[in-house]
Amino acid sequence: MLTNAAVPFRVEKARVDEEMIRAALQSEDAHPRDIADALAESKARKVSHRNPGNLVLGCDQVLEFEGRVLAKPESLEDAREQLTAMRGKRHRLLSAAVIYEDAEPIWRHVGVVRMQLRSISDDYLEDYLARNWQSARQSVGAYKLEEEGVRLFERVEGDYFTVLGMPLLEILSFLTVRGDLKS
Ligand SMILES: Nc1nc2c(ncn2[C@@H]2O[C@H](COP(=O)(O)OP(=O)(O)OP(=O)(O)O)[C@@H](O)[C@H]2O)c(=O)[nH]1
Repeated sequence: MLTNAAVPFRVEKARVDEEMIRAALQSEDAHPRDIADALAESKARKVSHRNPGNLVLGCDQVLEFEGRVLAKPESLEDAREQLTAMRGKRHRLLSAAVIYEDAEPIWRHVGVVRMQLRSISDDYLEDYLARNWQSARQSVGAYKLEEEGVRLFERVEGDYFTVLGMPLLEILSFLTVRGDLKS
């Protein structure tokens, strides 16, 4: 997404224990928004300590369905189960972004999108997974909106980029206002 926007960046793995952070927050009944924000912040903070003088962007996305935060389906069977449970209903994608500079948080945003799944048939679901599992397995909802996953939806209320994984427009606005990006 940043490459397509001609924004120069390099990727550095944060290597934080996301499962531990997520489990700890879920045990305290944290709100999905706070879970996404905490995960994004943990990555940005860790990488920022190693990169003084740089802006560090940490991101994370969670899927909320009927009050639960779902993790990425591990197998095609998990994806079938998850999409079967969610069809005909609404779920939310929450994409958090946190920017650090010199080990201090200087900006944060959580984008929220409401997704209304069609009541897809078992037949179509099987066809969809057979065609798309290898790609869709990278996504928390087992779909990619920019691919065939769009056919699963009746309505998408919110920002396209937030579905893809980060609140890109808000990130670009912040960097532009600060003068890091020309406009
Ligand atoms: N391309 C695309 N990616 C999507 C879509 N929906 C969700 N995702 C991706 O699904 C991922 C959310 O799953 P996560 O469990 O956070 O996995 P991850 O981001 O691969 O890795 P970590 O967050 O570092 O664990 C995000 O990276 C999103 O970019 C979509 O419609 N299109």
